[in-house]
Amino acid sequence: MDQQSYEKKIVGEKAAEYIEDGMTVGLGTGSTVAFTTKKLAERIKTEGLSIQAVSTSHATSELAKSLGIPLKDLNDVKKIDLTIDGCDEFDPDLNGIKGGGGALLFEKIVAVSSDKNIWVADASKSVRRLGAFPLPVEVLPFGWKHMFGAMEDKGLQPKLRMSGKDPFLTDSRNFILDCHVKEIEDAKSLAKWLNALPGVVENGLFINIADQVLLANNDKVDVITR
Ligand SMILES: O=C[C@H](O)[C@H](O)[C@H](O)COP(=O)(O)O
Repeated sequence: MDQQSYEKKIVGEKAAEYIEDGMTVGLGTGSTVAFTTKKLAERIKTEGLSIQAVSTSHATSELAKSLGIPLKDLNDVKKIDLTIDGCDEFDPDLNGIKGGGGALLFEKIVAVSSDKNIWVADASKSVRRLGAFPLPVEVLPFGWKHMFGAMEDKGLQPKLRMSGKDPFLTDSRNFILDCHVKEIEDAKSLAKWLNALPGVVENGLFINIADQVLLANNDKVDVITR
């Protein structure tokens, strides 16, 4: 296992310790939180932990189901006690970019419905300023070239995400425009500007959402709290 995969494993597994009996848990998407999901399944089996989970993507639902984790529809739970998710970048204020795997829309809906959000991050995710990781923006396929044009005019250097020869499709069958901004100066106003464009469904800037980040630091896990 390479260093980055090892870091994903230790932070992912550590996060499963934060889940308590009786909780409704939001399960994020990606390779890091997959370790949390697997560890959670192990805890359910060995400790008899009783929880219910809400998933943020088709991929996570499939993984959770295969491991026997009880899943609920978001509409059937009043609130989520704790959501654990990965991130693509986070800054010193614990704001971040998400959506590298295309799951940003459901992830954001689940995150804002949660009492607490913990992100699990390998060392590469910690940045001084957001933007080196291309910012994913989920858009409707209808008229996407016009949204693309508006983003281009704003200097965001969008690129249509592809999956082979076809546009990548999100779980909601939308497209993703990845914006190569490099350094985002004002994340809050950029997020606002993007979401005000008709046809933009959601952007991957997660501002004031994470309460804690579990960050891999060699063999240790640092806990950073907002
Ligand atoms: O859409 C994907 C999510 O936002 C992921 O949580 C994010 O891309 C991090 O993924 P990973 O844990 O695989 O690095």
